[in-house]
Amino acid sequence: MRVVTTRDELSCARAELGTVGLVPTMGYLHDGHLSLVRAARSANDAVVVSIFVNPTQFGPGEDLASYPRDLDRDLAMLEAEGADLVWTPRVEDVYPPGWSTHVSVGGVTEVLEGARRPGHFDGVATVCKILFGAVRPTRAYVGQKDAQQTVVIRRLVEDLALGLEVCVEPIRREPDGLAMSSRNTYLSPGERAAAPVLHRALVAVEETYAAGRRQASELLGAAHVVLAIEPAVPVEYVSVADPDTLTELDLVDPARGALVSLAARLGRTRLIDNLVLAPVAPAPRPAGLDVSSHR
Ligand SMILES: Nc1ncnc2c1ncn2[C@@H]1O[C@H](COP(=O)(O)OP(=O)(O)OP(=O)(O)O)[C@@H](O)[C@H]1O
Ligand SMILES: CC(C)(CO)[C@@H](O)C(=O)[O-]
Ligand code: BAL
Repeated sequence: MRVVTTRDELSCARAELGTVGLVPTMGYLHDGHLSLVRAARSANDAVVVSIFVNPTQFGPGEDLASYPRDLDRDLAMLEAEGADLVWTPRVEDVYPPGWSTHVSVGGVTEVLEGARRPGHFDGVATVCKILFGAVRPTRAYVGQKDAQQTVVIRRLVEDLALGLEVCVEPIRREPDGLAMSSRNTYLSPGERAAAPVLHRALVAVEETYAAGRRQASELLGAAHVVLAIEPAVPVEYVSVADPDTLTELDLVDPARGALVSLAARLGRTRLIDNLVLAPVAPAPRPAGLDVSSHR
């Protein structure tokens, strides 16, 4: 496994690789990140991982300075997973002196996380454009845990014809349901014990949907009943939205499904989680009712 810092070093190392699966990360790795590495390894000649705590996606007062970092541990985990190349740029390698180009994705960035973290997705889109340009991956692997981010990155890649495939991998969870996240390390023991209520609320929505309820108000009601059990977990929002446009829904169309997402703040820690209500294929018509055969 090679570890490089500058864009020139990256470019030389990349030239020796065939198809590349890129896993962009901010480090402090856990099994969610490693599941992306495994997915990338299964479909590409080589796996490239970037580790970069991107300053442009943090707002004022957010946790840029305290974001957890442990490069030695990360590199040992990536070596064990068989990553081929790790890019650990400094800020000036990503944003060289004189850098003044920003990428801004419209529409889907205006709601949910984008509405609560102004400028966040401009930072994500800008750094992804730079990472993709520098690594030239065949495929990029991102986690469903950051659901809106996956929509933004797909839009970026399509709109700017970046010529790579975006692969979205399922959320990896702790045994009690809490979505794995580098920021879980901020949680106090009491907060950690309360945090799985977020997943339980999402499961309650899924069960309500499976019971045939389609009104967003009923689905959201099911989540809030569960969330009320843990007043120590103040929820910022729970949303039932179209999975592609992220527009808030009144009624879920079973043919399209929905994204149910939420955010909560536990002390200093802001957590997000989500669950997809998968589209249901219409039931096949019984053969005797096939009108086309009576034409
Ligand atoms: N639990 C998870 N399951 C699957 N993928 C994940 C999980 N957590 C993070 N990822 C994905 O890993 C990639 C890198 O994410 P990042 O380094 O920000 O980790 P994180 O754990 O999400 O950290 P944060 O605490 O900042 O939310 C992203 O594509 C993200 O969606
Ligand atoms: C995609 C990403 C690496 C861009 O900094 C980051 O937002 C993340 O880790 O999810
Ligand atoms: N994975 C999310 C990155 C962020 O919260 O900035």
